[in-house]
Amino acid sequence: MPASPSPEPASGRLTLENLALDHRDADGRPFRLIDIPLLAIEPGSRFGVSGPSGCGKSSLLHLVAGLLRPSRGRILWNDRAVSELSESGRDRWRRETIGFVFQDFHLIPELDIAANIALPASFSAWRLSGTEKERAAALAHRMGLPDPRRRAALLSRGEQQRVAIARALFSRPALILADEPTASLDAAHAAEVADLLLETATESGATLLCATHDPALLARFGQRLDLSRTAQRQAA
Ligand SMILES: Nc1ncnc2c1ncn2[C@@H]1O[C@H](COP(=O)(O)OP(=O)(O)OP(=O)(O)O)[C@@H](O)[C@H]1O
Repeated sequence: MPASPSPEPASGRLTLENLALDHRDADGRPFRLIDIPLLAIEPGSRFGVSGPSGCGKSSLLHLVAGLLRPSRGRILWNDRAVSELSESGRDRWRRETIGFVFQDFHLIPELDIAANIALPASFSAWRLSGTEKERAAALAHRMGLPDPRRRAALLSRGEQQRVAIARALFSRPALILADEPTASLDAAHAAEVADLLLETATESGATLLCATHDPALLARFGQRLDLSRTAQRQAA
């Protein structure tokens, strides 16, 4: 039997401890992009990550998801140092814990809206259950996508963005990481999508970490991290 998405996420405290990320510039000189001495994000918090283009917002979300490894420091989920897990351990933790809204959506163009939304479930089961299909259709509907049979390849950027958000919410993750989730939306859709992200996070007790340039979206977060005040291209 395919597993249904669990109703309650395993909530957790996210701690960034002495976290740094270094890169090299085109001349091969190292520079420090991210430098966060300590940031503790309590379970169920909603955190907005801001700062100018190129300041490291996406990189921070990728670090938290374990898609990048820190140059220094640790990322803890409760007391577990997830940044120190093996690649397969991080993959498993990410699958079980995180819903990621990627900036460039990462949809599968050949699949329809419902199949893209339910993609997290198809990693653990050959076939989707009736409940999973209904949940995918319901999320599509809430996102203003009334026909879940349309192929992703045929969708506008704004529609693709809404599918990407629905997919991140599908498994009721304990930690939602959203990278510019309203960037391709008009003001009305952006406000609706922000409502849905925040409501869903509240309903399920999930922690939400959201990188955005959008002042209207940023204003909705009680807690904020301005990355322009962290490392910003110091020599590493
Ligand atoms: N592997 C890498 N090597 C060198 N530089 C990199 C590497 N990966 C990212 N960068 C640089 O790090 C900076 C931060 O990128 P990032 O995408 O995290 O910024 P951002 O704040 O999300 O930007 P935007 O708001 O435009 O999406 C960019 O200047 C990028 O070119």
